[in-house]
Amino acid sequence: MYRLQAEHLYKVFGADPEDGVRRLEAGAGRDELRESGTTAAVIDASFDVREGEIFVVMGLSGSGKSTLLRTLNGLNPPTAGRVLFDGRDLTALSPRELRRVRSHGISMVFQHFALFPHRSVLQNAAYGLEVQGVGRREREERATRALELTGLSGWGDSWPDELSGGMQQRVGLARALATDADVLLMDESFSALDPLIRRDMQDQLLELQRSLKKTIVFITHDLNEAMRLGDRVAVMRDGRIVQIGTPEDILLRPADDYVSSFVHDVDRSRVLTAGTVMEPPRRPDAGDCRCETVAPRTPLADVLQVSARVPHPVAVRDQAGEVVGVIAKERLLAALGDHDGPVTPCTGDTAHAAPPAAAPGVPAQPRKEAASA
Ligand SMILES: Nc1ncnc2c1ncn2[C@@H]1O[C@H](COP(=O)(O)OP(=O)(O)OP(=O)(O)O)[C@@H](O)[C@H]1O
Repeated sequence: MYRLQAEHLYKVFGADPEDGVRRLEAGAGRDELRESGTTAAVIDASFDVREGEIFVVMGLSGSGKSTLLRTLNGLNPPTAGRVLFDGRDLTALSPRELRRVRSHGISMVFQHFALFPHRSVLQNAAYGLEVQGVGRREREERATRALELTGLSGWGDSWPDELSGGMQQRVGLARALATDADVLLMDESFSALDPLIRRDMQDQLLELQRSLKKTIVFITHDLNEAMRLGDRVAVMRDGRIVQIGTPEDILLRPADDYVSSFVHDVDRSRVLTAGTVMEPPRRPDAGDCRCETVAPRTPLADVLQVSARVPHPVAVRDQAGEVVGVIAKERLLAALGDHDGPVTPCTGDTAHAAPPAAAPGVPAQPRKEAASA
């Protein structure tokens, strides 16, 4: 089921936005419009956001991400096209109905925390409920629960400036969670945080997502963040969406050179999973030994660790415990090194090298018999 649907959205700024859309439809480019003082922020964007998914919009600065996000809750009405929220056309709602959608249905979490400095953390977390007209007692209870969910139990009476940047961002998230809106729009929400805290927030968001099953549209300019968080990722360039796909799709099948140039810097071992690179088990007893196995969704970085510890291809088990595939070491290396052709034959010395010695500081292991997988 789709929570949000964008249909041929355009957002053009300038003296005559409708004329800008007509020119774009007739084939004019963004630069051409700019020459006449018109900015085409979003051009013909169409996509669906499914219930319970994290849909990431990724693109460089100026590519139109924030403008696109703001059309999704009616903050920025599109110049052309439609946005459907649970099948209802947002562009056809009255301002009052739209305000209701924004306060009850779709919550927004900004990059710069947007906290009120003279309100306590609890009052900040309860702000969305105050706007909804929820009574004090109920809003404090709900805000307290939301603060617990974001790891801020006990901080309710503090002031925002007593909190670190990461904690302030959690208050922003708690505010969105407290409203019970089950669609969250997050605009570069973690970009102002330093890398370790940012990673921590990403983990927390993934965990919250697993338990609360919110539908999230997340904006970022960082492809690694997009790949880490997104069930699907839309890549934007100059106002247009140039590709929508799972992180693995984007990494393995980039739509064009532009997307390719982005994925170059992505850590493949964290995006590719066992399920993508495994081969059918060749032996019926694959996985019968007691060696460690992995799941289809295990990232290759973790498969690599297991592969280093087991003396045979790593077995991949599904949720029912069935072995659904195996990954040999060579295959793992080929996937991580972005190589899917045959290995060039070689007759040099290293082709017949003796088995490697134990790494310094690691006692040599007695060689185990190759087991089943
Ligand atoms: N209110 C506005 N009036 C005129 N131009 C605007 C307005 N809002 C955005 N733009 C322009 O639209 C384009 C897209 O901006 P937008 O902020 O959506 O990009 P972005 O990808 O979110 O960038 P960033 O990551 O830097 O925020 C830019 O050229 C911007 O200058």
